[in-house]
Amino acid sequence: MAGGRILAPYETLSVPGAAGNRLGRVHLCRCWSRDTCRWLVRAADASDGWGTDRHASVPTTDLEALAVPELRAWLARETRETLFPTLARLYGFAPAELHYMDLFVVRYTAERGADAQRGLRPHRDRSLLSFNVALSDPRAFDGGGTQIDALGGNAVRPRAQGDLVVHSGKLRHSGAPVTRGTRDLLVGFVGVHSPTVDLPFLRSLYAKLNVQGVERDLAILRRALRGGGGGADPDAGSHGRTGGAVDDDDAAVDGDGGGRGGESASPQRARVGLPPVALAELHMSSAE
Ligand SMILES: O=C(O)CCC(=O)C(=O)O
Ligand SMILES: [Fe+2]
Repeated sequence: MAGGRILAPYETLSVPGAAGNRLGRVHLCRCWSRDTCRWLVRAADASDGWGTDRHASVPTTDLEALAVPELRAWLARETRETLFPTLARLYGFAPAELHYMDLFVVRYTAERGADAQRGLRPHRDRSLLSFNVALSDPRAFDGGGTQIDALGGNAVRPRAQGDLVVHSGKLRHSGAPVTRGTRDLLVGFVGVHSPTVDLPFLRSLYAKLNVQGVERDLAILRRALRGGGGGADPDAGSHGRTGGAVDDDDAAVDGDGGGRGGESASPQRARVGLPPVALAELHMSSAE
């Protein structure tokens, strides 16, 4: 399909110690207009699909984005033409090697309420790559941002509404608490099926457990890429293929619900199904 656009980052942060490993880079890009974000939030607000039970181990107040009829075709096209080509370029994969493990709208708010959530505790996502698009104007809230342990310091906060933040989901991170207002995000968990990725390792418990420590992050990033500078890590090697977790195959996109890959070694499966049609669409490459 014609008309694809690959976004160029306006800022790139590198995890100290990740050396040449591209998974250690966190990128911020301009992505969508303010009007587009407002439209997305309006459509999400009008949906009755909001819940708190889609991610068992690290729950968020969220909504499965592809289940909203008005959003589905548009998101599929943006994914095919912009998001996947951009992620693929930034991390050295082909767009066709990427697939969604989940795509959802999250709402953090400083207000009190039954389902209100101010932030998200530290975790690793199930996905090798994760992104979020800021659907709220940064002036509409205080606090917030994506706090990545290995970067230290402040949370990553994009400049403007509609900006995209991309990082490896295997870097332990949290959603910094919102102290005023509301912060809406579109979050994507993106799996990668590539000969250059060590999927059995990524499915192992070693790569999934919510253990704190930048060394663990670095070891996971090294082992995640075949020949990516990690082959000689004895610690990762001793754990790498033992967890098995064969039943947690991220290839089965319609069956990998449950947590973000936190402490739960047996996420509740098949609760977050993406419709097969959408998957077929999203697997399509832009025929470069
Ligand atoms: O709040 C953020 O910026 C991060 C969200 C996140 O990590 C997640 O939804 O898994
Ligand atoms: Fe996350």
